[in-house]
Amino acid sequence: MALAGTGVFAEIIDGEVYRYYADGEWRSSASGKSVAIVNPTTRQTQYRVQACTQEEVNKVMEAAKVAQKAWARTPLWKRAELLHKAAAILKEHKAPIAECLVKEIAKPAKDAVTEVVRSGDLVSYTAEEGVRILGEGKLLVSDSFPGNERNKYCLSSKIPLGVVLAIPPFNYPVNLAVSKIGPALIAGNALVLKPPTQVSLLHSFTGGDTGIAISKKAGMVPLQMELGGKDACIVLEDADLDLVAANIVKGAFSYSGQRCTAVKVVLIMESVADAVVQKVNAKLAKLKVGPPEDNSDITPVVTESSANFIEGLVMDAKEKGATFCQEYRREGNLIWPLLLDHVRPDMRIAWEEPFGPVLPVIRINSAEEGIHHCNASNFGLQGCIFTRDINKAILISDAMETGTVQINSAPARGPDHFPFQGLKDSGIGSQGITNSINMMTKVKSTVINLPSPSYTMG
Ligand SMILES: NC(=O)C1=CN([C@@H]2O[C@H](COP(=O)(O)OP(=O)(O)OC[C@H]3O[C@@H](n4cnc5c(N)ncnc54)[C@H](OP(=O)(O)O)[C@@H]3O)[C@@H](O)[C@H]2O)C=CC1
Ligand SMILES: O=C(O)[C@H](O)COP(=O)(O)O
Repeated sequence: MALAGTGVFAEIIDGEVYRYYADGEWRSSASGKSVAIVNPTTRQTQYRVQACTQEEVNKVMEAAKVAQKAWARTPLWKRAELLHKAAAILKEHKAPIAECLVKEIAKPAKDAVTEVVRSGDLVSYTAEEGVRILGEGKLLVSDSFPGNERNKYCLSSKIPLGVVLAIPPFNYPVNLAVSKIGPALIAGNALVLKPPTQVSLLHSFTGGDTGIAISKKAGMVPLQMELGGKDACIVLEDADLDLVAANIVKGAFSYSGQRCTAVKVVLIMESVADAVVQKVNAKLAKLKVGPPEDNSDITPVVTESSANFIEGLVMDAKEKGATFCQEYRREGNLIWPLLLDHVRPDMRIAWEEPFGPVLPVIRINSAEEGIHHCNASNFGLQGCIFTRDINKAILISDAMETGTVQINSAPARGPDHFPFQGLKDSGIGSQGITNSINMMTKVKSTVINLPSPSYTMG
């Protein structure tokens, strides 16, 4: 409860329970119930948030519909100005907000501050990009189509969808909230945010299998989804092995592997596998394991159930004969980094997403074997290739059925203006600031019909 009732949060706490914000006010729910936000490190309740009633949720949606009409009539420059102000406030309060990430999701303190600053930059870029792309439309003339004279002008522009429901995941709760809030608002939408339960924030959704379940209920509602991943790292014989080892450790173990874009399976040519495994193990041995407050590299995973799931994958691999490069070690939600070598396709961890500091290595004898394993996954978020041969890299990149392929670097969503999308079960549509703005608009055409054809200078 360190931050409860202090500084910036003082006005929004009611006793020990944080209020919810709706229709211009911080409110307490009539349910009288609250949801505990459990600190992954202490496994004690850190904060409590309102458990709203269905009636209150319905009222929030109604209020958003009403507010959206006025917001859509707010000039674009004004919408952008307000987003810039919001970005400044985010950055001004980066310390207390980052502290929440440390306590709520055990994000290492340095990474937590980085996320908040990155989020402020995302909001500002969104404001600028929104002015650029929403500030212009398209004029089409009829005589460009066979059989027509120039007697019709079509003005097309981008208009807001209405109310966007944003459902972000726990692991980047600020960044993956504003990556929906910013584009929605600059486009003239209203937005309702349902924060993940682990943290105290239209169907812009980020998450895992849940997304598939939600998409089946969405009917005609347009969806933008970024979902789970099993990002494959393909290592060829000519790769820079030091670069490979550094990127495997950063890519697979940052934030304890709790990143959608984490490296989640290494597919490495047999001839260089021993050397890379040795380099990675040496680096893993130097990682600091402990509480997020100490800027540890490996911190507790977000919930006990997550830790139990990860443990299940590890035990399955053990039963089926994987080589453990380290002893499996767990204390509460804290799991020590673990590299599993000689993993085979019959092991669950070859396919499932641990979302934790455990990495399987599968040895291959050809690039085609690596591509096959990557494409046999239900996921298709990102992947990466390490080779010095750019021609091979491009050919393999084209063959990998993933939304993004990184050449000679670990997978990453950032920088946030890059298009970011998942194929197959990894998502619907494309994020990245510009694509998100466009996905949160529709096109409107206005056609001017002239009494007779008119040709300029004719
Ligand atoms: N592609 C991407 O950019 C990213 C993908 N992810 C993926 O998300 C997963 C981890 O995040 P995590 O939060 O655990 O994912 P979840 O899918 O468990 O939850 C994501 C969000 O969905 C909400 N949710 C869960 N069930 C429902 C439902 N029935 N109706 C409406 N909302 C629901 C959750 O709320 P609640 O917390 O209350 O359950 C949470 O806010 C991983 O698979 C990871 O790969 C994560 C980050 C980015
Ligand atoms: O939620 C996630 O995992 C983020 O999309 C990862 O972002 P990053 O790859 O830029 O860290």
